[in-house]
Amino acid sequence: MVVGTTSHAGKSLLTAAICRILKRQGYRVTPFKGQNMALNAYAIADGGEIGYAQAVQAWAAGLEPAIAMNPILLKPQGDMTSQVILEGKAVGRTRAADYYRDYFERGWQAIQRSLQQLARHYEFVVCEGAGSPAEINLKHRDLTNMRVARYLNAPTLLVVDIDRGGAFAHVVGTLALLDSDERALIKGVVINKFRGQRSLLESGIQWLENYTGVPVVGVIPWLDRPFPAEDSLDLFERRGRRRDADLEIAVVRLPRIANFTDFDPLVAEPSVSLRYVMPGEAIGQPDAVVIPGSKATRSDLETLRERGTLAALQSYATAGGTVVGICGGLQMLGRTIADPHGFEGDAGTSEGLGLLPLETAIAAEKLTQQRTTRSRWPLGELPVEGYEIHQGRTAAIAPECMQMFADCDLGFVHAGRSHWGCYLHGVFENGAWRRAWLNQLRLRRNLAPLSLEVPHYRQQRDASFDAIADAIDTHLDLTPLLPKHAAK
Ligand SMILES: NC(=O)CC[C@H](N)C(=O)O
Repeated sequence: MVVGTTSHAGKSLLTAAICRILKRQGYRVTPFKGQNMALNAYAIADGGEIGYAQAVQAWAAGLEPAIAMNPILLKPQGDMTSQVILEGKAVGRTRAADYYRDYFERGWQAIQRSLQQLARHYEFVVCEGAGSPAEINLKHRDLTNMRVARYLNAPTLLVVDIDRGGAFAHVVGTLALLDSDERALIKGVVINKFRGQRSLLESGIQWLENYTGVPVVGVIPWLDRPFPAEDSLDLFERRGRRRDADLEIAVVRLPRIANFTDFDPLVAEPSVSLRYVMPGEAIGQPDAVVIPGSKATRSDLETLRERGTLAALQSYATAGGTVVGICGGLQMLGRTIADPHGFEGDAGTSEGLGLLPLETAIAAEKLTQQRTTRSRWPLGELPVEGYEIHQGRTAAIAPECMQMFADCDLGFVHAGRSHWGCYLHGVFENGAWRRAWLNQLRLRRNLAPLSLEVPHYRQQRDASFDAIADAIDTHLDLTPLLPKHAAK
């Protein structure tokens, strides 16, 4: 089990790295997180959704993501409510105040079921906690941290982010607030995001080990490599812009942005500089603006309207700019979004940007599925895969709207203009297709086209797991956690 003194201590990354390290040692290993709160989600092969961070960890473990790896996902929708995804399916909306009453027991049952299922197939289950295990006011309703560690009698790592300062106090304080049987499960402390001089840390480590009796099993240096983040707080931590890039792509930072991991393959393109634009912030003159997915499309659309971003996008498009939408962003590009029953927020209809002649209606049933298709645009017959997570159903209402893919209604492009939008999350992962679109933007700037001979982004991601595991392995001693026979 990996718990952290705070959110963003680096639990997700460490869990993924441990999965890859154990996999490389030849073990059958799976990730697990009982309950995740995030708007980044992944639709698994059999349908149904889990947190994206667990999908990433599954890939690190060399596995296909599965529901049992994250049986509860809470997706905050704004207005103090979250959509509850239980064992892959959206089962309702809840307020924080009612969650404990309505879902705690069901959730705990699902967690136990999932753990039993995973234990049958894997030698190691690497569990990730959530937030801090020492939130004393919330502990009785905490489904994710020490309740799981206790249930499994799991040796546990406590991770602390030293970059923010106060690391020693965080570790000592967290241990002090755990019950004694919980404390006994903490077998090691990992100091993460260390940028300083190691020799200056030594006396602190000595003190901490003497004072707490828990060994410091790792000091992980600050890693610059981008890694799919769990929630949108990480967006603010991403590194600065590439000054020497050929193309600039702006992404609208929606209040309820969903699946910003969609943009990782663009960030990984050396010739692209990607930046986020806050609602109300000037758009500038990028080569394209992308409106990402949204957990609350109409409410985010209204925020963009109020802050002047819709008007700014209209002017940008009128001046010849390219506006792109993914999922919720696609819905916003259309003329109207109707939610007469209030499935996603207040009942009503909103007027969209009108850059594509589309109408969207929000349905009761949520679609969560993977798709494989072929492109019709910007080049024909390129392989395209991705996944859908949405309740909206979108239809073209004018002939100038063309289908982007062989599978109809997955994506639309304006004939004669450059705007497009699609329901496929992960669309930029398709190497040749991504390059074909970037080449269109390059053509407008008289830049030479890029080669289409690039692999699917999953290969880059896989290489980054190895690099991360290499970087962490040398700084982490898992021996105190592993059963004696397993220490290699
Ligand atoms: N992933 C998304 O962007 C979802 C869009 C919208 N909230 C829907 O459910 O249809």
